[in-house]
Amino acid sequence: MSLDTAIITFVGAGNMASSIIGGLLESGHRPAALRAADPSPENLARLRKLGDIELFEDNATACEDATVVILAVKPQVMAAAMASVRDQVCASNALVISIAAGTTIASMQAGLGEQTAIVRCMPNTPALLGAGATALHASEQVDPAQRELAETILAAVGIVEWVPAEADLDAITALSGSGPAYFFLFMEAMIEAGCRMGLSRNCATAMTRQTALGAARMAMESDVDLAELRRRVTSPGGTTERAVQRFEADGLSALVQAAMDAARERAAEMGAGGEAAN
Ligand SMILES: NC(=O)C1=CN([C@@H]2O[C@H](COP(=O)(O)OP(=O)(O)OC[C@H]3O[C@@H](n4cnc5c(N)ncnc54)[C@H](OP(=O)(O)O)[C@@H]3O)[C@@H](O)[C@H]2O)C=CC1
Ligand SMILES: O=C(O)[C@@H]1CCC=N1
Repeated sequence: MSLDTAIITFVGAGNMASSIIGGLLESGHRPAALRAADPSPENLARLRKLGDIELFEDNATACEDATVVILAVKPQVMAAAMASVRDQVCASNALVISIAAGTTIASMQAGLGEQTAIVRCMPNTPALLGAGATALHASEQVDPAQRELAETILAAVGIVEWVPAEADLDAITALSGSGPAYFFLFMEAMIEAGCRMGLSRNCATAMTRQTALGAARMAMESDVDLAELRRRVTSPGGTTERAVQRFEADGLSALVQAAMDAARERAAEMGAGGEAAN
C-alpha cells in the first residue's frame, strides 16, 4: 500500500487538517485522492482554496473505501466523530490516524472496533509551513506498510519521530504540540518589554521576530550545541550575562518544567475522558 494509491480521508477540516492537506498537495500528492469531511460548509470552503480535493458534509460518505482515515477533530467531539465512521472504517479495514491531544488508542479502539489499526500522533501548527514536528505511536494492529504510509503522510509537513510508548505522546504534546505557543508568548513578552523601554511597537515587533528567526536558524544550522550558541552571545561581564542571571535567579527552568508538567497532565486528563476532557 503506497501513498500514490491511498485514498486519504480527513474527518474534521480545521487548522491542522488544512495544514496537513496543504503539505501533501505541496509535496505532489494527487488532490483526487484526498477527501475531507466537516459539518460546516464554511470550513470546507476554506479547504477548496488549497486544491481540488473531494469535500463532504457527511463523515460516513467521505470514509467509504478510504485507505486512511485521519481524525482531525477536537478531543471533545472525537466520540461522535468515531461513531459516525465506525461502519466504514471496519468495512474497508482503514488505517486510522488520530492527531487529537490526549485521546488514547484504547478509547479509539473502543469507539471503532478492537482490532482497528491506529496510529496516534501529535503534530504542531508549523506544519502549515512544512516546518512541523510530529511524533507517532502505532497500535500493534498496524502493519509495516501502514506504518510507512503514516510516516510518509506526516513527513509531508515536517520532521517525524516514532516514540516507543503511547504515554510519550502526552509529553510530546507538552513539548512540541503546545510548544509554538510558548515561543509566541515569550516573543510577546519581549515586545512588551521593548515597548516599555520606549521602542515603537513596530520596531520592537520587527526586531523580536527577526531575532527569533535568526536564533532558530542558528539552532538548526550550526554545528555547535545550544549552550555553546548561548555562550557566544554572552560576553563576560556584559548585558546578556546580567539578563541570564536574572532568568536563572527567578527560576526560568523550573517555570518551564512546571508549565510543561501542567500541559502533560492536561493531555492525560483529556485521555481519561469524561468531564475532564471538556
Ligand atoms: N491546534 C494545534 O496546535 C494542534 C491541534 N492538535 C489536535 O488537532 C485536533 C484538531 O485541532 P484543530 O485543527 O486546531 O481544531 P479545529 O477546530 O480548527 O478543527 C476541527 C474541525 O472539526 C470540525 N468538526 C467538529 N465536529 C465534527 C464532527 N463531528 N465531524 C467532523 N468534523 C467536525 C470543526 O468544525 P467547527 O469549527 O464547526 O466546530 C472544525 O472544522 C485536536 O484534536 C487537537 O488536539 C494537535 C496538534 C496541534
Ligand atoms: O492546546 C491543545 O490542546 C492542542 C494540542 C497541542 C496544541 N494544541
